[in-house]
Amino acid sequence: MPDTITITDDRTGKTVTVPIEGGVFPAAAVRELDPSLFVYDPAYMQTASCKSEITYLDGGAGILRYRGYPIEQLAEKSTFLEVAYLLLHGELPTTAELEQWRHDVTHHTYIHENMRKRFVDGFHYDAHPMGLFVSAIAALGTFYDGAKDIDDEASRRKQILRLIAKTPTIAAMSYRFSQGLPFNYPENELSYPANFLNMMWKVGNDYQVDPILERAMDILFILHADHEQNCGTTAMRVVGSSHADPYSSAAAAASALYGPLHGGANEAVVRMLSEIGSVENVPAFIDSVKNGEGRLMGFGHRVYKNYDPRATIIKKTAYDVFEVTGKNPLLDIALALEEVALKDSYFVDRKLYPNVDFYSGLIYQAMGFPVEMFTVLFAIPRTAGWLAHWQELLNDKDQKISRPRQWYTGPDERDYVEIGNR
Ligand SMILES: CC(=O)SCCNC(=O)CCNC(=O)[C@H](O)C(C)(C)COP(=O)(O)OP(=O)(O)OC[C@H]1O[C@@H](n2cnc3c(N)ncnc32)[C@H](O)[C@@H]1OP(=O)(O)O
Ligand SMILES: O=C([O-])CC(=O)C(=O)O
Repeated sequence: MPDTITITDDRTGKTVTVPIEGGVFPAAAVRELDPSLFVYDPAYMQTASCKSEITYLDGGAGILRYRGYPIEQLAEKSTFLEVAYLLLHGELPTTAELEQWRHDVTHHTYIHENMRKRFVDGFHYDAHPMGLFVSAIAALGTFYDGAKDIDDEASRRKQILRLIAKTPTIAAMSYRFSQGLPFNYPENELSYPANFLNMMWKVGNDYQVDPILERAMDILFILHADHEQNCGTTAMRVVGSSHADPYSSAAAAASALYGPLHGGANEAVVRMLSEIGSVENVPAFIDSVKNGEGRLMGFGHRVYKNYDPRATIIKKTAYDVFEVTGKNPLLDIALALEEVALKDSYFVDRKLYPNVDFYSGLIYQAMGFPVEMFTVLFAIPRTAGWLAHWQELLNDKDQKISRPRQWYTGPDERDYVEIGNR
């Protein structure tokens, strides 16, 4: 039995009793009190915008689960493609289902030659890879007739496969373009992460993906695959709710991810660590943050008021990667920042802990990725999460077009003033 809460309108004395289920009550109940009332909740701090069965988050306890499976177990035992299947289908695949899924995804890894020759080559030589990625995802939709057939189950599945398969190709292409290097075509006998690394780095025929780096990439992909109603996924759902095609919706989600307060923070962290320069400068930097001169990037989270469980796994993975690549010299600065911040009342009182972006950039940098690629590396796996939410949204018969109201605070009606009288 759900709990209930009773709300009284002091102006009229009218009361409504509202059911609370899972800590949530339907705001629509407020309509019963007075249909002209709205909830004011900027940035949706107290608003559940949808029901979802995909990802569970307990920010206080630092718990993250995909479809009920703890992120720690998935990161240890699973692969990204298996996790993508889980997010989209609700259950882990059998061996045969996984083999079919892998086959179907790899079948779609190539992109149309015009995307490369005409579209990507048209960008300015120093275009940010994330800007290129966002644009390429949107453009991709124009290559497929069925992109707009969102009510057709088979077409929907095809667009999902295409997007999951092609994002690594587009990501690697955006990097190769930025470096003026020839594009490496997908090699479909490789695993999903190895294929991506191969497209990124292959020069000549001797290149072999290091298995430790391949596994690290796969773990990072698993950890970034979904995170319930974050800013990017919310953008996906808002745009998807207008029944736009999944490419346009994913481009909107990727644009949201690009921001430095969201997925762009991994890039900002490494820039910040480089600017701090040495462990001796850490206390002065922390003081500047406390004085409001900037944020400690990679710290803090809207939902986690505890250590982000993904940051714990990433920190461990960093040491495996450094065994192969050598230690990233910025690691000592990051560790010192964490140590100082976790003892400082400014950060403790505000419950600011390292988030997923704090250590990931150190791994990416050690693997040779330029900072501009970091958010693209986040977007590749997050595409699976965006699509799982898009699919859930379309299957939810209660979901209407997203259309919040506002609290108007502008001027009352007034008469137009002729230009000469202003
Ligand atoms: C994949 C991801 O998106 S994970 C998040 C990646 N983003 C970052 O790492 C950027 C740095 N962090 C932040 O900017 C924030 O913590 C966010 C955007 C992640 C969450 O923001 P919100 O939930 O809106 O928290 P809000 O901005 O209100 O901060 C609450 C308080 O903590 C402070 N605060 C929050 N994050 C930080 C930080 N990183 N450094 C310093 N102070 C911070 C704020 O100044 C505020 O202090 P006040 O109460 O004295 O005004
Ligand atoms: O959940 C959020 O607000 C941001 C985040 O950590 C993510 O998108 O992975």
